Amino acid sequence: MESKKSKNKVRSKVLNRLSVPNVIIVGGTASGKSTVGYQLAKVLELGVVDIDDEIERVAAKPIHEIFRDEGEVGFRDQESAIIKSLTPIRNHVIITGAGAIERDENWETLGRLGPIVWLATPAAEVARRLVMKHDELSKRPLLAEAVRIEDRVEREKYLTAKLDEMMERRRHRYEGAELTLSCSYVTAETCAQFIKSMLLDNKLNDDKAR
Ligand SMILES: Nc1ncnc2c1ncn2[C@@H]1O[C@H](COP(=O)(O)OP(=O)(O)OP(=O)(O)O)[C@@H](O)[C@H]1O
Ligand SMILES: O=C(O)C1=C[C@@H](O)[C@@H](O)[C@H](O)C1
Ligand SMILES: [Mg+2]
Repeated sequence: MESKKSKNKVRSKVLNRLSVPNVIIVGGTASGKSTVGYQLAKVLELGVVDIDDEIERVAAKPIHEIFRDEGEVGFRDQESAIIKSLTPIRNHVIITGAGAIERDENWETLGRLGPIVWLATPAAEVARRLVMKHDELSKRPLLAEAVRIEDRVEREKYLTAKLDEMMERRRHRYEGAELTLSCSYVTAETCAQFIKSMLLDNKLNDDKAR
């Protein structure tokens, strides 16, 4: 087991390598950003901000109710306001919602906060993970339609196609991340360890345009 002292050494080695001491997690809907982001914060001993959670906290209601009451534009406005408010933040893993990168202003703000890591989990893997999780589907307004499909195989097919379609709209943005990794068939803990190693091994792609 890693001692506290060696953990701190790893942490400061990572943070010294980053011009701004945060790590930003982006990626498609339900790709595991929150789960992996919390694990990453643990291994790097950083704080965590999950932007979706912040939106819910400030609005005092869940995301699906914000979509229902204020539409997607209302949700996106709240998302942009939260991202803007993060400007002074340091020493955090910042977990985004999948669509947070769609607005230029958000992408630019996030890019100034630290290196962006794209969790590029394949749509088929996400669909496999979610297909029987009704609660996970219902709380994501852009996937909630899937619960109406009773046949498991058909539902999984629908989810894969829907996730692929959303990815095609957003891919150009995710491709601007400094670090990309795909974590299929591994635990979130292992995935977080991969990210830590990639940060330590200087696997950041500095040529990416923001
Ligand atoms: N490595 C993994 N292996 C298996 N299941 C996982 C893994 N990572 C995440 N999951 C599961 O996938 C589902 C979605 O994960 P999570 O909420 O972290 O995704 P997200 O990218 O934050 O979603 P959103 O786009 O809605 O913010 C959860 O049920 C979670 O338990
Ligand atoms: O794919 C999306 O646009 C979304 C993903 C979630 O993280 C939430 O931000 C919300 O459900 C919208
Ligand atoms: Mg999330």
